Amino acid sequence: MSGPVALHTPTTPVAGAALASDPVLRVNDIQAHFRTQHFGVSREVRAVDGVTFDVRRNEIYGLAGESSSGKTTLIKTIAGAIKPPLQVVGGSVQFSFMPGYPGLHAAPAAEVERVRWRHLSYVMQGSMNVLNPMRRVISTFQDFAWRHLGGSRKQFEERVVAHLARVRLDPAVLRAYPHELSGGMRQRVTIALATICKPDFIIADEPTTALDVIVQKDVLGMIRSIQQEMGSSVLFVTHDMGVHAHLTDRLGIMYGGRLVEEAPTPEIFSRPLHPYTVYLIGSLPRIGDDTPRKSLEGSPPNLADPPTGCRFHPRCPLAMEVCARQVPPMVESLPGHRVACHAVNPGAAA
Ligand SMILES: Nc1ncnc2c1ncn2[C@@H]1O[C@H](COP(=O)(O)OP(=O)(O)OP(=O)(O)O)[C@@H](O)[C@H]1O
Repeated sequence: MSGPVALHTPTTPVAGAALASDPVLRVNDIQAHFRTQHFGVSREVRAVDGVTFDVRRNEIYGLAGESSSGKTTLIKTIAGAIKPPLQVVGGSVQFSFMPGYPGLHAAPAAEVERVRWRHLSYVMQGSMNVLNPMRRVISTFQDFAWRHLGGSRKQFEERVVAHLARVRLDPAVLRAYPHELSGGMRQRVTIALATICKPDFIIADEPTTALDVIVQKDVLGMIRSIQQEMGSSVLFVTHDMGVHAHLTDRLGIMYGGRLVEEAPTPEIFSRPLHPYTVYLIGSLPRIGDDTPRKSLEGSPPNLADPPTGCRFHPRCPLAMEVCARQVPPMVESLPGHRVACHAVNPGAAA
């Protein structure tokens, strides 16, 4: 969603009810690294390095940050989609509907099977790959959703058809093979698949990036209406700040594998505190303002050999001596507004 951003009104009064409600997801100091060996040389990319946050019932939590900041790795870790060379090396991921396990990656297959689709669904980048190329679309819906939704075959199909209409897909899609559909249609099918069981928690990684603006608007609207209808929670990743402004209730900003700021979305836009977020918001287009935007000096950190202390310090206009030495802790600088920055929270690391 390009162009000037327009803020939506959060679903929940973020300073009130949502803040008080129990988290559905609690991520605690999670660390997930890519460990590789090439010709006897070991390499460790610290893609996610100590991230802590909660997602509450009935909220859409957004994750933003530039490319390679670790967003996808973080949500793959949360979704339990861990494949070598990625390894969880510390921390935990707890869902309220799956008590007793420090994450999907550590849960038995039967438990993952129990929660998948019904309680937790995951729309990945390019997730059309979830569709089996050898089977018609209806078969995938039957495989994943019928046992959760029950009913006769006819009732089930009617429900699928009604749900597909919400993403503007014709019932004929059900008889098609994935290769017969356009990329945008396949992406809408996977979003319908992820939402048909009305799960408690939906994880979505750039689910609308490949779609044209009109369909993107429909799909975002559908995600929000299902979330509101069911009181479910959504963890939504995109680098597109316009989408965050339109959709999310709270927003976490990632930089170099860490969370650097978190606040209700309108507050991130109106009062960014971390110098990286200030840059991110300042670089957005605004109606009637055609002054050139400043680009950020320097390049994103190499996560195989990240800067010491605050990972943003080599590019930061406010950097001080302590920034290269100490990792700034995430501190609640304002109510409900956490920031990891020595300049914003002087003395917090002492
Ligand atoms: N299979 C892999 N092996 C080694 N390093 C990887 C692998 N996949 C990702 N990385 C590295 O992990 C870091 C985080 O990447 P990640 O894809 O999570 O970032 P991102 O914020 O989601 O970026 P984008 O918005 O471009 O998807 C990057 O430094 C990336 O190069």
